[in-house]
Amino acid sequence: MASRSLSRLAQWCSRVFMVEINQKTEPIYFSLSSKPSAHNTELGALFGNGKLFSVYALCDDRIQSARSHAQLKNTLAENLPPGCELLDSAAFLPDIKSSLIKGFFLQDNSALSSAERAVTQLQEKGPVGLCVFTYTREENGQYLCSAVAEEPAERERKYYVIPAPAPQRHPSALNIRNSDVFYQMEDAYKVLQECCDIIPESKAVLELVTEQQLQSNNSHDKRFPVVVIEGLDATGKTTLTCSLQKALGAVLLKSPPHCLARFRQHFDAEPPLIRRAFYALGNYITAAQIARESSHAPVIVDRYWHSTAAYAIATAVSGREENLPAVGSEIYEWPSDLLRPSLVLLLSVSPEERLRRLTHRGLDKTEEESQLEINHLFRHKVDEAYKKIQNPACIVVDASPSPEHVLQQVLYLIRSKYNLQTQDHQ
Ligand SMILES: Nc1nc2c(ncn2[C@H]2C[C@H](O)[C@@H](COP(=O)(O)OP(=O)(O)OP(=O)(O)O)O2)c(=O)[nH]1
Ligand SMILES: Nc1ncnc2c1ncn2[C@@H]1O[C@H](COP(=O)(O)OP(=O)(O)O)[C@@H](O)[C@H]1O
Repeated sequence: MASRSLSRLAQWCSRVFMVEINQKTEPIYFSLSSKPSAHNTELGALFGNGKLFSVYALCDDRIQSARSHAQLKNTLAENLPPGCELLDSAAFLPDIKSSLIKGFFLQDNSALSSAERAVTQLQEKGPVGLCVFTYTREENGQYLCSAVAEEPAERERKYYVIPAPAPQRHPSALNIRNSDVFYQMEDAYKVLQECCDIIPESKAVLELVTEQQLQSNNSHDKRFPVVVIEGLDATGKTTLTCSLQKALGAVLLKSPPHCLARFRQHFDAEPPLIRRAFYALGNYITAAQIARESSHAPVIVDRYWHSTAAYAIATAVSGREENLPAVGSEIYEWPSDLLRPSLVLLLSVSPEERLRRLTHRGLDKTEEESQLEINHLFRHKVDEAYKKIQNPACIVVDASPSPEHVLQQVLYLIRSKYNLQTQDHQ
């Protein structure tokens, strides 16, 4: 254990730390150094009553690490001692992909040092890395921040905490590739293969993927148009896709596909690495179905890769909407091995209208949709991420008019692009 934490802490010494006190203020950046720095005052906001506990999951296996990190967050949040704040922390190498190490800071604002007891209990329960940061005022008026690892092998090492400059690009996007968004089927497939021992449902999902790939019709002869309808929950996708199916005599598909419906609730409860691999594989199953069906009829799809990427990116990129990588970033690139649709329409309605439709519909919402309602910022980031995806990009459609009006508007869009006849004229 000590050797792992030693390597972990040694890794941290070369990294910059980021702590976001809340979603609205600028993050605080600092690093560890062998020499103290004179300008520590801005770090003071971080240190509560002078002590800050850095807690992180100690696992080398990525599946176990993702699950331990999630469990650690739940445990800390459920047993948060009075007067303590739980803050997300990240340690990273500026602009180096996959260099992000996620953890938590437990800030103790009480005079009872109750955080210390909480983290000690945590360590008794399982593999948890701990580093204690102290913030003391020296005789010369200087504030001294230092960090000492709790692992015995590291205890005698003392590091000074010094402010660090904000990086060019927000670090939360560094680990997105193959942790939150997958760009090759085999990468998502590998994640679920590594889960088979601990999540039995993974095996059944992988079998369905293999089965569908075997039946897939990869011939590139002429296809009928494939139109994807995207949008936040309750923008009217289900209503519109059903009407389009009738009007065009089209085949209606959705992602995740029906064959995965029975697994969905389970994977929705898993951490992002596993959950997003599940949704990514759902898109590949849907793609195989599109390949078969579009050889004999137009195909309408209710959600596809844009949903997978937009929700994953908006979840992974913390803080403000401006932290989303700019258009053109590789994280918005369509997977080279995933069937591309002919047209992607993004239904857009005002937040008020969407909420009216959500309550009117009365169905229970997924955890993520509940998030959307609570978190206006998250909803905005999902919407922005949808619009940054290119090749194909979404065409935004105002879905606030009546269902019939929206249908006619979309039929006009499709017909003008594909001179597709509607069912009643055939
Ligand atoms: N379909 C899909 N949903 C995703 C993905 N990633 C996150 N989600 C979230 C978005 C929503 O919270 C929820 C949407 O799931 P569904 O489409 O099955 O829900 P529902 O049909 O009730 O919503 P909808 O009518 O499609 O807006 O799942 C993804 O890759 N694909
Ligand atoms: N254009 C529209 N105008 C008014 N209400 C609509 C419209 N489209 C859908 N609705 C209603 O809004 C609710 C959500 O629609 P739904 O098609 O389920 O959205 P989604 O599939 O995007 O979640 C449903 O009650 C539906 O009847």
